[in-house]
Amino acid sequence: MSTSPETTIAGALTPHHDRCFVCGPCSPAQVELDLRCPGEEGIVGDVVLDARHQGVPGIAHGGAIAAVVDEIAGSVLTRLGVRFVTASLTTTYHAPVMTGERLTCSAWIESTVGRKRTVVVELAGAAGRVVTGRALCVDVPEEHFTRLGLGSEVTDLFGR
Ligand SMILES: CCCCCCCCCC(=O)SCCNC(=O)CCNC(=O)[C@H](O)C(C)(C)COP(=O)(O)OP(=O)(O)OC[C@H]1O[C@@H](n2cnc3c(N)ncnc32)[C@H](O)[C@@H]1OP(=O)(O)O
Repeated sequence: MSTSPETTIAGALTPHHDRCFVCGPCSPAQVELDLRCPGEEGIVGDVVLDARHQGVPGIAHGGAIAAVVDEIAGSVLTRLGVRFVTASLTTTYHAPVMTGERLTCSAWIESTVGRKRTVVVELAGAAGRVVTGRALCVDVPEEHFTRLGLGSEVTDLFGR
């Protein structure tokens, strides 16, 4: 486990590390995320996108929402100790997400085939479902990162 001061090590699902664009406290766009584990697999939580994440004024940017979906899907796998990267991400926007709107999220593994896991992420507001995302995540060996010159500051992030 890394002891880098840049790395937040805790039982909480996020932040994964302090400089994560979505969940890190050093990010100027840090999203308010509170993720919890109700059981063996899958997570639930609350999410709020604010004025820093808007596209159309007052409405959350679709790209920001996709980043949150990626983050939540990744959290499902990191808590299980899976070392992965996202290979493909699809996001269906059922209704606008208003800035400042508190959303509930739930996420779970839909299928596992070889190295590929599909993680579903659902976001809902007070009026019902607003977003469904699917992340195709592929298990990778440690060498995936070390061959890029990355070390324990990355590899230690998985499995907690
Ligand atoms: C610290 C934790 C933080 C967690 C929260 C944050 C989450 C953020 C997660 C990310 O955003 S990761 C960063 C963005 N993603 C990447 O950088 C991935 C870049 N792509 C790659 O590195 C490679 O393309 C990849 C590792 C995904 C696959 O290359 P490989 O050579 O290892 O595998 P291969 O190409 O043999 O594919 C393995 C399987 O996945 C399938 N596959 C790969 N890419 C696919 C794709 N794009 N769409 C559909 N299937 C795909 C492929 O067909 C194959 O299926 P089969 O096993 O059935 O033959």
